[in-house]
Amino acid sequence: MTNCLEVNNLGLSIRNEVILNNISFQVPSGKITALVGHNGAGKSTTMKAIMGWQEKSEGEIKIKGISQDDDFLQFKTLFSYIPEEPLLMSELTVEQHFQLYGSSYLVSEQELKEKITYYTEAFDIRDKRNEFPELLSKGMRQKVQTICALIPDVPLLLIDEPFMGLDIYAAQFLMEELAKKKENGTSILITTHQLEKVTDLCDEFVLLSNGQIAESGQITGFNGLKRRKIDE
Ligand SMILES: Nc1ncnc2c1ncn2[C@@H]1O[C@H](COP(=O)(O)OP(=O)(O)OP(=O)(O)O)[C@@H](O)[C@H]1O
Repeated sequence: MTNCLEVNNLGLSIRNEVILNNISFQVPSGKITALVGHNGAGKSTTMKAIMGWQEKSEGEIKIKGISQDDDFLQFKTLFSYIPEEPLLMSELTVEQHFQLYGSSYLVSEQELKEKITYYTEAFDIRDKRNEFPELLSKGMRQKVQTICALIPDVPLLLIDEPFMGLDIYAAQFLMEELAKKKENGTSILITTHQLEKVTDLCDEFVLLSNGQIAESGQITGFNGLKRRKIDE
């Protein structure tokens, strides 16, 4: 089985403090991996290091064999990201956000049009396409951000807390959509505190503790998070 994402010996320090140490894991093509751990374990920092938002100190990160260090411009076209909190631009309308993502990922005009119609109907925000983000509720902004990441057919989807702020219908639709993407060969890395919601969807898990991998394997073998001991 080929790997879509390969993280090898990732280390990351911020102001001389070690945040991530010797992290190695893979996400095979067409599989979903859950990145789990207590608050502060290093999940979001791992995501940021993969995307190149936070500079790593050590190690190598590859998507589809392309190293982040060798060809960052090409590397960036291979993933899209759904952040935990929406990061929309106040000067762009909802529609302009979709257009921006479509052109950044070279989605054809026809395909973009179809996807915008499909996703805005599914997420029930069709009437918000010409609004600016500040006039939307937080959940609506999260829907817009989610649609932006779903528009391109990239090999790797990175998702920080997928259901945060979404109502049950939107969360259910997203779950089905992720299952479809996986079926079509997309690999997905999800960080979540609500593992019970995604257990059926995920294939593997990586458990982080204090910036290191404590355990990893098939999701069926995951025993849940234990309460953190005071001296850990
Ligand atoms: N910019 C930063 N400067 C200094 N320390 C940071 C910075 N970003 C994160 N950290 C530290 O790195 C560690 C890991 O943080 P991270 O946000 O990756 O955890 P997490 O597993 O995503 O947590 P949560 O479940 O709460 O979102 C924490 O100790 C945090 O304080």
